[in-house]
Amino acid sequence: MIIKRLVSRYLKPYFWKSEQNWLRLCRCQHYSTNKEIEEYLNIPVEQVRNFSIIAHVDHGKSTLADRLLELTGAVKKNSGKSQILDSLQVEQERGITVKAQTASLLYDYKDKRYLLNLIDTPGHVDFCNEVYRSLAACEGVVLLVDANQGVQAQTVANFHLAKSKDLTIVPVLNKVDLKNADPDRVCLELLTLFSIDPDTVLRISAKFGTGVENVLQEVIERIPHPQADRSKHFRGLLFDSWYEQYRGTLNLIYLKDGQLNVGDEITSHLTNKSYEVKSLSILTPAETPIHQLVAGQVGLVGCNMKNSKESIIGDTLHLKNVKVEPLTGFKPQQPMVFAGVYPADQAQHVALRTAIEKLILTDSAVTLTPDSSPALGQGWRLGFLGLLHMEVFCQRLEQEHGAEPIITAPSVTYKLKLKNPKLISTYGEHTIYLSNPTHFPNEKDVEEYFEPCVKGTIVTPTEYLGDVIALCVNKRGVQQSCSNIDDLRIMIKYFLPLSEIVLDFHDKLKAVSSGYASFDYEPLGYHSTDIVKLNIHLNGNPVEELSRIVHKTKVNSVARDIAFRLKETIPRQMIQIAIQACVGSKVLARETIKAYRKDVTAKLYGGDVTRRMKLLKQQAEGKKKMRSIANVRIPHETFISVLRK
Ligand SMILES: Nc1nc2c(ncn2[C@@H]2O[C@H](COP(=O)(O)OP(=O)(O)OP(=O)(O)O)[C@@H](O)[C@H]2O)c(=O)[nH]1
Repeated sequence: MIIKRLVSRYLKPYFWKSEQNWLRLCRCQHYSTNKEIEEYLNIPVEQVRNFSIIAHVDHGKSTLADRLLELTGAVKKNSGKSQILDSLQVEQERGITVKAQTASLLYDYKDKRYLLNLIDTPGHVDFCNEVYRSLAACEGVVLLVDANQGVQAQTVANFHLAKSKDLTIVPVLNKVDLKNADPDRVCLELLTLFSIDPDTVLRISAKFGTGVENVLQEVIERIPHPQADRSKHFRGLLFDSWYEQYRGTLNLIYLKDGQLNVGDEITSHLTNKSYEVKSLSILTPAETPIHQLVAGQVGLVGCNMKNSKESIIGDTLHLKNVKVEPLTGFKPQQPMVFAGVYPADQAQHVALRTAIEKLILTDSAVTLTPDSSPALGQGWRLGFLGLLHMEVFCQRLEQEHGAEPIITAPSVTYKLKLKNPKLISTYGEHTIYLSNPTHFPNEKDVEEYFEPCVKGTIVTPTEYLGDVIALCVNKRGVQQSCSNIDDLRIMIKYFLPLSEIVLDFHDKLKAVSSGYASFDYEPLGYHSTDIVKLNIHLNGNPVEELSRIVHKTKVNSVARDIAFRLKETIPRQMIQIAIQACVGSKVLARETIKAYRKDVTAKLYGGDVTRRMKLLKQQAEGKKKMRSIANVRIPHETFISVLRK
C-alpha cells in the first residue's frame, strides 16, 4: 500500500511528462526475448499486414485494439488495463483518443507467423490529421461501426478517405452485444451508402471479445501485404514523431524498401540533413530495441533530430549519398482555428516556446508563428484543426510540460480585399489574410471581406430534424442536400461559415438531438461576407486581446454577451469600472462594476497583527497575478473565461 502511494505520488507525475515513458510503465507486462526479436526480422514481406482501425467517435476502436493486443499476446489477458494505446493523461481523462498509436503484433495463422502493424486512430474530426498520416503507412483499414448507432458523420468521412487512398476496407460491426443493436439495419445502411456487400461485414463485440479473432484473420486474408522490396536501398516514410527527455526526437518510420541498421547514416529528403541512427526499436506496444529494421515494418528511429523543422511528417528518409525516388508523403491538414498564446509572465517566454515546440513534434497539425500584443507582450499565433484540438493541445502543454499560458479568443482566418493604396503598398498586395483582430484595418480601407466556409455533413434521427435545421439556420447555414439513410435517420449537408461551427456547434448539435446527431465537415474555400471588429473598452481604454471579429448580424448579441461576462468575472475594485463593447465609435453594450474595497482582514476583528499582515500580503500577491489596464486589474481567469467562447 505504502509503495503504491509512493509510486503514484513521485513516479506517476514523472511518467506522465513523457508519453513514451508512460507507455513503457503501463505496458511492461511483455518483454521480448532475442528469439522473438529475430522473428520480427525474419518474417517475409508477404506475411506483413499494415492496417488502421478507423471509426466515428466512441464506436470502439481502442477497445478493439485492446482485444487484438490480448489475442496476439502483446499484453496479458485480464490485465485489468483498458484503452492501452490511449496512453496520454489527456486521453485517459477525456476518454477519447487524440493521438494515433502503433503496435507491432505477431499472430500465427494457417501455420504461418504474421506481423501485423496496427494503428489505433482518433475518431473526432479535430484529430483527422492523425488519421490522414496513419493511412499513409497502411494498405488497409478496419472500418468499425457501432451496431446500435449505425453509420455516423465520421464513418462517412472515414470511408471516403480510405477509398480515396485506395485502401482495402474490412467493414466490422461492433457492440453487437447491446440490447438495441440492430446489425441487419446497419448492414443495410452500409449497402445503401457505400455499396458494401452485407456478406462481407464482420459482427463483433470488442468489449466481450466475441468474433474478434475473425477480425485478425480477415485482415490477413483481405488486406494485401506491403509492396516492399528488401533488396533495394533503404527508403522510409516518416509518419510520426515525438520528443523524449533523454533521447530527443524519436521518429516513427514505415520502411518501404531496404533495411536500416543502428549506426547507418541517413538523410532527410526535405532538409538534406544527415544523421547517424543511434537507436532502432519496434513498438510491441512497449518499445523493444532492435538492431535492424526491414522493409514492410514500422519502427522507431532515434537519430538526434532536434525539432519539428528537422523531423517533418511525410518526409522520406534514405541512406546518405544514395539517391532514391521520394515517397508520396502527405500534406498536413490546414489549420482552421487560430489563437494567440502568450506566457503569463514574459520571463517564461523561452520555456513556453520550448514546450510548444516539443509538443508540435507530436502534433504536426499545429502551426506556429510569432506574434505580439501590446498588453500580453511577445507570444505566438497557433493554428489548430478545431476548438477541441486547441483545448487538448493547451491541456497537454500544462500536463506534460507544466506550462500555463494565456490563450486568446480562437478565430478563423479571414481574407480581406484592400482598397486603400497606402495599405496595399504596406502589405505589398491587394489581398491579405488575417485571424488576429488586432490587425483588422479600418472599414473604409477594405473593398470586400471573405470568410472560410465548410460543407457540413450531419446524420440525425428524423425526429430531431426540425431542431437540427433551426440550429444550422441560426448558424447562417444553407442547406445543400438531404437524403434518407433508412426509415429512422437522415443525412443532411449544409454550407456553413467556419466561424459559426468552430466554437460550440458540436455541443449545440448534441444538445438539440439528445446526443444522437453527428457532424463532420470539409473545407469549401472562401466566400464573401460582412464582418466588423468588436472592440472592448475598460474605462474608455481598449483591451486589444479581448477584441474579436464578428459577423454583422451577430455583433449586437456578442457585444452584450461579452460585456455581461466581463462584469461577472472581473472582481469589484477600488474604482468604478465601465465596460463597453463598441464597433468604431458606436457603443453596442455597456456594463458597470461598482467600486468596492475588499477587506480581507475584516473577519479578524482587529486582533492578531501577524495574521492580519499575512492576509494582506496574500491579497497583494493575488493582485500581482492580475493584469492592470487603465487601473483596472483583470485576473488571469477573466481572460481565459471570456476568451474561451
Ligand atoms: N457494449 C459494448 N460496449 C463497447 C464495445 N466496444 C466498446 N464499447 C464501449 O464503448 C465506449 C467507447 O469505446 P472506445 O474503445 O473508447 O471507442 P473509440 O472509438 O476508441 O473512441 P475515440 O477514440 O474517442 O473515438 C467505451 O465505453 C467502451 O467500453 C462493445 O463491443 N460492446
